[in-house]
Amino acid sequence: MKPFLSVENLTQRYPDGRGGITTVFENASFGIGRGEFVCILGHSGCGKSTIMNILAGLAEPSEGVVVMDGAQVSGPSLDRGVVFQNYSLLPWLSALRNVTFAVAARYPGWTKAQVRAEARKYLEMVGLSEDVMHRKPSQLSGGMRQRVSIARAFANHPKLLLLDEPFGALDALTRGTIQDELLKIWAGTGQTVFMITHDIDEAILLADRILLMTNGPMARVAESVEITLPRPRARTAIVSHPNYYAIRNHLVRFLGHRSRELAGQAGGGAPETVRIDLAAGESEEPDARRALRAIP
Ligand SMILES: Nc1ncnc2c1ncn2[C@@H]1O[C@H](COP(=O)(O)OP(=O)(O)OP(=O)(O)O)[C@@H](O)[C@H]1O
Repeated sequence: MKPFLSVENLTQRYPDGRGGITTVFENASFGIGRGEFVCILGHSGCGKSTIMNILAGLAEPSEGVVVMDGAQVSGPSLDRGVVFQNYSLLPWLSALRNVTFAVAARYPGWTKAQVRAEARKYLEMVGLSEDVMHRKPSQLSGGMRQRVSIARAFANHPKLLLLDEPFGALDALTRGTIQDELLKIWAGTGQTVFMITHDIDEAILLADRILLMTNGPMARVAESVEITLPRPRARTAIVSHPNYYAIRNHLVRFLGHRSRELAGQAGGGAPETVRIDLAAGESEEPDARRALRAIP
């Protein structure tokens, strides 16, 4: 049976500006289960945003297809909500109106009162108080604006939420607070999330699985690393779990060396699944990476 989201042999080529063609990535194939939280990590330029734009229906791949819930993705849809790093709020509307605008578009049959109640519910979930809801984006801090973007995306109840480095511009403290809120909302709604991040610790805290991309050009999704840490996760507690540093070291090693070593090597099909579970008695020695790989 196909997973909720199925990415099949995605290839993207662009003109290289010198009369030739560059293949950004080739034969990227992976699946995401319903309700799963998946992060993607890879060096700058490997094609993460391009993959996200294709999933959102904002870009067309050169080859390959994306199938969500049994239907091929072609063009944007309210079933796929996107949160970008730069908030993308409507500057002339208040925080509340930014969310009600989206909810009203999603549920045209709802009364004004229903729409406002739904919008308020999600703004409260991300920790925004009544007085803040009536301010325009220019009167909000970066962290508040990003909370509004996240509230707007969740309030629309998309089947798939796509997050492109949503916390990249935030200070560490605000980032931590909003990560916690994101986890709470996700746990409450059961929505499927696909997120780009450059932050390994953020990915480990949030994800069920992390997809690792090799360097571009000719990048590919090489590994799917299971995050074998119990939920709910608290950032202060997970670091003392026996799996935490084993997983973290694996990710660091991949991004440090293997993403470069594997660059440009052909290899289609699904990424290799990596499961690191020292708590279940698997050993990290002698060759850490191979010894930890339990599932082919
Ligand atoms: N419309 C386009 N025309 C030509 N090349 C493009 C186009 N869009 C993206 N690229 C190229 O494709 C490659 C992948 O870009 P993409 O933004 O997807 O990478 P990324 O992994 O998200 O990078 P970053 O982590 O820096 O955001 C880059 O080399 C980029 O220059």
